Amino acid sequence: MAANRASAKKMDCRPSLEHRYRPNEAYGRQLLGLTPTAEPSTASPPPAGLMRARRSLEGRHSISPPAGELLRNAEEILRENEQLPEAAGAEAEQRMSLDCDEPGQTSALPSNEAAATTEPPTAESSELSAAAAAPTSEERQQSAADQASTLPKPPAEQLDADISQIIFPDEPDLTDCQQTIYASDSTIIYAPKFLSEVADQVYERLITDLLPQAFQHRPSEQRRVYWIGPSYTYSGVELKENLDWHQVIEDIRDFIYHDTQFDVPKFNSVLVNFYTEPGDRIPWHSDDEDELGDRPTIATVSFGAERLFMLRRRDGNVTHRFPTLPGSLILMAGNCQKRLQHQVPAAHSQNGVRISLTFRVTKPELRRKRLCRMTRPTASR
Ligand SMILES: O=C(O)CCC(=O)C(=O)O
Ligand SMILES: [Fe+2]
Repeated sequence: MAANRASAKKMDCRPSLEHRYRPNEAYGRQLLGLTPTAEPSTASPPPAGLMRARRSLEGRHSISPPAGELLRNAEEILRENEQLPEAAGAEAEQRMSLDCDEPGQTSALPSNEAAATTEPPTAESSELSAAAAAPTSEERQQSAADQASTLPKPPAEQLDADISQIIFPDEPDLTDCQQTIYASDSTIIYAPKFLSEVADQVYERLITDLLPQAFQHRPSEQRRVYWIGPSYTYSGVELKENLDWHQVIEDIRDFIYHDTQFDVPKFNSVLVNFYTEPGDRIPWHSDDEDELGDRPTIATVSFGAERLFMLRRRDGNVTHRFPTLPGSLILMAGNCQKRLQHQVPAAHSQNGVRISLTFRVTKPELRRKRLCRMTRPTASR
């Protein structure tokens, strides 16, 4: 709803419909009409509490008055709870459901409660269990290709329309959206239904277009990845520059930037992860590569099979388990990467492939010389 858009600048920058809905030329399909068929949005206005989320993200850049206000609010709440954090950020966490007025409310986990309540594997145990079941690279490539070709497809008449155009909603679905402020300077936003409306279509497109081009870069990397952005290095894996944005991924990037109230940067990179087997996973780590800068904002949008995204403090205590529902968004901002680690553990089973789009801003000029990096401990992932 335009009236609720906080930033006039963002409104001006909204891309035209022609840009947002243009078809993927790779398919060589002609789109005859570019008029979106969706009715004007009847969604309820974004909850008032959402502005808190926006302010908190503004705090990344400078202590602007709204950000300062948010930080003060957080500190007041914490003081009330007699839990003002130590510098290391001990018990300093406050969670707010954005469409629920009760601060500190913990949301019920939507569906894979059983998985969520079982004891998470430790980094070591998940390494071990995954290593035991780990297929070879070739087996994985073959099995992923098999899987891609056997995925259920929508009926033929739907396929044409679905593949050539994905009509994004005017606004994200912020039902059950939660904001967590951790240690007064770190923000996590979880929007379980963020892009659920188009999740199935996006899934089909990414499986068809990108899964065959995604690679497992080394045996210990228990997932396949596809990179878009300037050249990037993580845990010794070097990803070559690829500035050829996939249309749908670019549209999602722009949707997050233009059509949400979250004050995120315009991401220039995305690491696309494909979890094709239940044993696929990413172990505990922080996204703290030099190229990401000091306080990176990372936005993860998930599609396909549901998994668990977990966050823990560096002392090992798990603080969150977010089910990665199709179309859900997890935003980490502020000092999250300094204070917390995250992982997606192996699962017992999964239905289809899980895809995560992890948007970031990368600046290759920030990469330090390899010699220096050797002295820094990094989690293997
Ligand atoms: O797949 C996910 O949700 C997490 C991926 C991740 O942490 C990463 O790519 O750094
Ligand atoms: Fe990560």
